[in-house]
Amino acid sequence: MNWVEAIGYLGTALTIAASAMSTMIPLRIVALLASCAVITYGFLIGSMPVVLTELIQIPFNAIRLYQMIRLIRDAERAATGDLSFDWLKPFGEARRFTAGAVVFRQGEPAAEMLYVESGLFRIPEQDITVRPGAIVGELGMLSPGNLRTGSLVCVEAGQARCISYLEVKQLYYQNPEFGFYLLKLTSERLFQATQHTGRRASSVPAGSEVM
Ligand SMILES: Nc1ncnc2c1ncn2[C@@H]1O[C@@H]2COP(=O)(O)O[C@H]2[C@H]1O
Repeated sequence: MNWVEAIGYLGTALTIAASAMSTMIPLRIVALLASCAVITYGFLIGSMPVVLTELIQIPFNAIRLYQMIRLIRDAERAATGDLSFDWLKPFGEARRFTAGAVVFRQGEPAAEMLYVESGLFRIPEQDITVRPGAIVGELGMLSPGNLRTGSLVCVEAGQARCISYLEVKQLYYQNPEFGFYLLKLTSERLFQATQHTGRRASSVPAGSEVM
């Protein structure tokens, strides 16, 4: 085997390794290295179809790699900061709601979470006002039977970005770091809910039944 063939085999090995990987960032990096090796091989053997195929793939892999790195960086910032979910903006679809609209009801099947971009919403059961920048509807992804743990009502007309649980799960599985931070943020929300229930129970006079 001469050194030109060695470069070709290196490209093959890296391409196979990238196909076998499941985590997005190492996959994209190895795919980029594979493209470099195969392009070099293509030039050395004078095969333009080989060079072109890899040249076209490089921008796709580079853009996806950049998106994933940015997502994780922003997710880390969100988890250590003020529960801001701004980094979810590129995902899902924007939907407008008018004042008085019931977005979803407690006990309904849940399939998406919402990132509030404008307007004002309320969760009547928790007596919580949901403002722009907040995320709501993520607990339905984890609740038994995927049912809503509360209702969401639009108080002032606004817009929310609706992100399907399928999309959230894809991000979760593709990025262990993203999954960890989603878990952390959801836990914080659940702890808040537990504290709220605790406060309500302690404010009920002894002998009363807590619903
Ligand atoms: N303590 C809380 N603080 C903020 N939001 C909450 C709280 N409890 C429930 N929610 C939200 O209310 C939503 C009702 O629908 P989900 O169960 O899908 O997801 C729930 C949470 O997003």
